[in-house]
Amino acid sequence: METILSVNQLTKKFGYLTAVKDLSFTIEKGNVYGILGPNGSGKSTTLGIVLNVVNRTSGSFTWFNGNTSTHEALKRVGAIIERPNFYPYMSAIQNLKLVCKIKDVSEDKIQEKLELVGLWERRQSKFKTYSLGMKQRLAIASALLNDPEILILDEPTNGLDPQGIHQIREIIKRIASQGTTILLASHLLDEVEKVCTHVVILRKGEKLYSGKVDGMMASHGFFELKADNNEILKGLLKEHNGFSEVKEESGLIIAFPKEEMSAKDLNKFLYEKGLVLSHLQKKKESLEEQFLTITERQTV
Ligand SMILES: Nc1ncnc2c1ncn2[C@@H]1O[C@H](COP(=O)(O)OP(=O)(O)OP(=O)(O)O)[C@@H](O)[C@H]1O
Repeated sequence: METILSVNQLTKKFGYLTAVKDLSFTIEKGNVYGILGPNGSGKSTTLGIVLNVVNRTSGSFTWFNGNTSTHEALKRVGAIIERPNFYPYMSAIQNLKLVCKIKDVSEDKIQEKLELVGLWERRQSKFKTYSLGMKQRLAIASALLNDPEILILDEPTNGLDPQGIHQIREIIKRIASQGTTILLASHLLDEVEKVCTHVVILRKGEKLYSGKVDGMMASHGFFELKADNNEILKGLLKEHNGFSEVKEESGLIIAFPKEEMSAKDLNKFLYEKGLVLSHLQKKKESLEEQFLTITERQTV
């Protein structure tokens, strides 16, 4: 595995507010990573730090195994962290030619990149006549002109209509299929599920989960239980030691197993302890429920 970016115990404070707290994760070549979290969870701040536009408070990050300076490394990174901004009265082609001059890269790639984002036909149109989706696609083409090893996008589909959202997601998948590593920030679970292979979930600047999107879906589910005496039931579930969390919700006991556990084995354990259940159901959570559970569970 080739490491593209390594973030180690990164912290960013804005006065009394800790926007990013002790955050660590690694980006490996060829994967599509999502930084997922609600608004204000520290996604943009994290991207800003690794792109050298926000100063960190503590911790560190290294690009490409630390073999190059951040300044040199960032030449191999394509990033869109702001709303697309080009010269309004210039065409897509003229704007991209200018970007090539600024970045000191050859103009040979312009056609390929405009075709990739589906704008070649509209290459002579002025930027100001583009829809927001087209502007975003032009920004992607522009960020790809120097064939970066990683493309970083902050909320790439924000403000777009459903068709625009679909187009951007398809383009991201196409870019990834050509071997470019992707890191995108999103508050949309659905987006991460559709586009990413890996995810880092943030809440209030802290990492709640990181790993494969598939791994997040393959949780061990949870049990809903009820007995005549729920206090004894809760005590026995704690004694069992196989649960990461036990809570009560409207008269039902909810228990999250740490590892795979069958309803039969749990029932047997409780029965042998002298407790007869009046209700037992094992449930699998959807990715969405898990995201909400993960983000909510940390508030208590
Ligand atoms: N320059 C700044 N000065 C003070 N506070 C800031 C600054 N930039 C960000 N913050 C705060 O840091 C926290 C994290 O913000 P950040 O923009 O990184 O979150 P986010 O997950 O990207 O959310 P959003 O999608 O809403 O931008 C927020 O509470 C935000 O108000």
